[in-house]
Amino acid sequence: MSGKSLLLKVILLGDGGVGKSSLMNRYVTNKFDSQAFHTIGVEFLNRDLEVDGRFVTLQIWDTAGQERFKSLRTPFYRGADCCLLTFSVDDRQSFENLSNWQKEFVYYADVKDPEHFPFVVLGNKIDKLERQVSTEEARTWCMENGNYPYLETSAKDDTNVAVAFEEAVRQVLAVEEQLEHCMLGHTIDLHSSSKSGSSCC
Ligand SMILES: Nc1nc2c(ncn2[C@@H]2O[C@H](COP(=O)(O)OP(=O)(O)OP(=O)(O)O)[C@@H](O)[C@H]2O)c(=O)[nH]1
Ligand SMILES: [Mg+2]
Repeated sequence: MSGKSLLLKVILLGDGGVGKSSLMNRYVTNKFDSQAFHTIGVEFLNRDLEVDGRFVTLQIWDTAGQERFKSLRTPFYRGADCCLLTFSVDDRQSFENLSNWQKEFVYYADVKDPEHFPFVVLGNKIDKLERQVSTEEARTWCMENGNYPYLETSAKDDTNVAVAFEEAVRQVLAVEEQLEHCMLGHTIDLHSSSKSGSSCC
């Protein structure tokens, strides 16, 4: 199993203009466009990587954050393995909208167990000097809303961009390993005369 490449779908959500497309393009093509156009609907790009000895093909889905494109993006949420909730540290409203993005994702992706779904929160544009959201405040939100990992990024300066996508992979692998562990517990249970040793799921 560990030798096989795994295809993982991660989806970038967040308000229009926070830098979702810029993060994806920086990570996959190592380019940054200071005059990027708003996304209409969705786009995706793949990148292969290795995380902790696992070979992964990351399929990154970049969505349109503007409200008027809602009906174009939501059909693509299903099947996502991880959701990157993105805001811009110089835009308070984009931070305050994180809960709405989380709810929209859970609803349209039809997530059965939201408490255990791997979300990662990204505070982008940390190269900007005028911040409207502090690191502490963002960390607190993450802790109180599901204990999500929080990373501060700059697509412009290429700060933490690869780290952010690698963290997404780690979160998915951690959930997957937990599931495998649970299934193993059940398998043992079926063939054993004694009661199951696992009670994790
Ligand atoms: N200074 C700075 N500007 C950034 C950064 N990331 C993106 N931008 C700029 O912010 C603007 C919006 O970036 P996009 O990547 O298009 O934002 P988006 O989230 O994809 O927006 P939608 O497609 O409308 O949802 C562009 O002008 C980018 O050049 C960053 O890390 N730092
Ligand atoms: Mg975009």
